[in-house]
Amino acid sequence: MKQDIASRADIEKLVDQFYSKVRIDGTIGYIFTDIAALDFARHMPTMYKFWETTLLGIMSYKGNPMSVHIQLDKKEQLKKEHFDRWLELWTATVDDLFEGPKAEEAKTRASQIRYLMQYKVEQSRQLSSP
Ligand code: HEM
Repeated sequence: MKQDIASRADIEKLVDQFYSKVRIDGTIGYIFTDIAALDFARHMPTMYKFWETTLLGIMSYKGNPMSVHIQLDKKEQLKKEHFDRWLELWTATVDDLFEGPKAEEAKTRASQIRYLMQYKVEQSRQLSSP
């Protein structure tokens, strides 16, 4: 029986496993490793905080993911296929590790944020095009 997401340790496990897939992924990996050239040691704590804030209500994340991805889109256009793949990897990772109401919430929240993000990115692209 799988357990539900209940602690910071669970969040770290989830995010670590998700990123181990993302980094080597054929569709989106290069955006993290080459375009953003992320220092993962610095990025991971931000992601732990984001998900602990979103799922566990521990308000440790302070940031604006929408503006971060709007900026990223200016370096490399974020397409529907990128968002699809991101969500596919997230959903698969959640299902691999956890089961329960919080696990369901992790998937639905990600999907909601994804659509909002895609909308904001596209809107900003249109507004800034000549
Ligand atoms: C096309 C799909 C996506 C790609 C390629 C992508 C890529 C990235 C990259 C490269 C960064 C680091 C930016 C930087 O610090 O320079 C980042 C940050 C982040 N991403 Fe995404 N992302 C995607 C979708 C999502 C979605 C759907 C969510 C949420 C459900 C999300 C949540 C975050 C958060 C919270 C950060 C940290 C923002 C901050 O620094 O405060 N991303 N993403």
